[in-house]
Amino acid sequence: MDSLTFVLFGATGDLAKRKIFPSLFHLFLDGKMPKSFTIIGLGRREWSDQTFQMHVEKSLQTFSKRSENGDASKVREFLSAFRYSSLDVTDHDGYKQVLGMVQKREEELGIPENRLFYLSVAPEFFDVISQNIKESGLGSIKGWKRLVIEKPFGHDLKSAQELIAKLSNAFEVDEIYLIDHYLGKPMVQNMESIKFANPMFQSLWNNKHIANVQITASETVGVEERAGYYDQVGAIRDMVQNHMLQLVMMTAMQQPTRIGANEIRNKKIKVMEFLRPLQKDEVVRDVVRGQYEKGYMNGELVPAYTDEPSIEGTSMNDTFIAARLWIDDPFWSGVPFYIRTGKRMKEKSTRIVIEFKNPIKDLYQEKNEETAPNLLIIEIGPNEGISIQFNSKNPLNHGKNEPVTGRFLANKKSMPEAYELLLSDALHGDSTFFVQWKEVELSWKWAEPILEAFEENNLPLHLYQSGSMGPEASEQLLQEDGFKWW
Ligand SMILES: NC(=O)C1=CN([C@@H]2O[C@H](COP(=O)(O)OP(=O)(O)OC[C@H]3O[C@@H](n4cnc5c(N)ncnc54)[C@H](OP(=O)(O)O)[C@@H]3O)[C@@H](O)[C@H]2O)C=CC1
Ligand SMILES: O=C1O[C@H](COP(=O)(O)O)[C@@H](O)[C@H](O)[C@H]1O
Repeated sequence: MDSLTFVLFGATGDLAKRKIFPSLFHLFLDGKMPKSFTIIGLGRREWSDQTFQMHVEKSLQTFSKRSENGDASKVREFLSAFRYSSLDVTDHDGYKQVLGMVQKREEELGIPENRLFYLSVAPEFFDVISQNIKESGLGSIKGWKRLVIEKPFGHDLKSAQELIAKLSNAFEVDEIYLIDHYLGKPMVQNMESIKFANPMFQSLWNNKHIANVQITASETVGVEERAGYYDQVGAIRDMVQNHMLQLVMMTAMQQPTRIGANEIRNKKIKVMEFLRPLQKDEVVRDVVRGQYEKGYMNGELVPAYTDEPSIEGTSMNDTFIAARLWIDDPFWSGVPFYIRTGKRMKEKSTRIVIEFKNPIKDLYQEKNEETAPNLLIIEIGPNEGISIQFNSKNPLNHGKNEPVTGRFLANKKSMPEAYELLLSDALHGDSTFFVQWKEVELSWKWAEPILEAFEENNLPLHLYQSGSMGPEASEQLLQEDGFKWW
């Protein structure tokens, strides 16, 4: 792998300490970092290199699963690659100092000008930082440069288009790596293999055999300390427009002619192109919006969304969304895709359930027996695994058919974190599991009528009890089609 300088904007922030430092450390322990590298942290705080290194060390102790087994000399070696410079990202002149620091390290290590800029800062800074990278000369290099940014990528179609236009003043589109951490989850990355490396599933992955697809991302947490952000975005912008649609794309994409970044990315785009657009007046039919009421979570009473600190009592924000989607291509036409996500739900679970058609139902009805549908359940988190539900005779119950489940569970301890996989890909320049701008645009385009309908209050806001699986209307959405949530 190429030696490089990793320039981290927002190095004093939450994401850096929780995810970025521990992930880089794990890559380092596994020999997946380049031989020579520097990590330059930037923030407004007036820190020395030493203070920064101590901060990184603390982050490893607190957030790394592997720090307790770490060899102290390995930790020291890792920390020695960290440098810090104080910078207000809006201060144009300050970037010269950063450039000097980067060049000095490149010379010291004798490494080429390969620079990865990671923007772990609020999105309003993306534009000014990329422009300053360009104007300061930080981006004028003989090696390669990459820009990594975190969602949100705009707050609607127009702002997303403006963002890409601005970033492309300083970076080529293929130098920009858009992180959706769901694409870094090992089981999401594994979808490709489950579908395409198993003829058994590959041959069934279409509307001839699949009755419906159900994608759930339920959370037990409430709004927490993010009231200011969350009350502006709701579940639709926070989860649906990005993570949930990415899961739809990963589930529905057709087999490419070869397994390569471009081929997979093209197939994902195809899904979005065939996703049936919603009209504003149809939103009420296909989308359920909800907001959590007070309720019991693990025996403890938790407040309603509108009683959370810093949330207005009149807030109509959506903390839950369920929706029915259709992909009008020859492979999926007639198969509903249901998605649901919400805060303060009964359990933390992200999973995809494929429900297969059940044409042999009648065969057993004569014997007064039912056969349950076959299910393939892809568990994405917090457990990672695959289950299959199938029917089997129970000799202890008069030999009647009963559904049983076979389950493969991955070893949690050895599973890499999403950020580990994505950072490793970004270091290698592999963009397979990064979001493409076209996907961002098409996702916002699909979400726009929903955003408008919410704004105009064209559909009910269903209250649901904290600790439940969402409002009753979400159950009805599937019942209308003769299905139920699994
Ligand atoms: N935290 C998380 O788990 C997740 C975060 N994200 C995204 O990651 C990004 C960062 O989030 P997070 O770490 O939580 O945010 P924090 O508020 O914890 O950190 C913000 C960082 O930005 C720096 N900063 C703010 N203003 C300036 C400025 N004018 N000049 C220079 N640096 C500045 C702060 O440094 P200082 O105070 O020293 O100036 C700090 O390092 C956001 O886009 C967020 O949406 C995405 C997914 C999860
Ligand atoms: O991006 C986000 O994701 C988290 C859920 O992520 P997960 O990996 O725990 O499933 C969500 O809580 C947060 O609101 C959202 O911004």
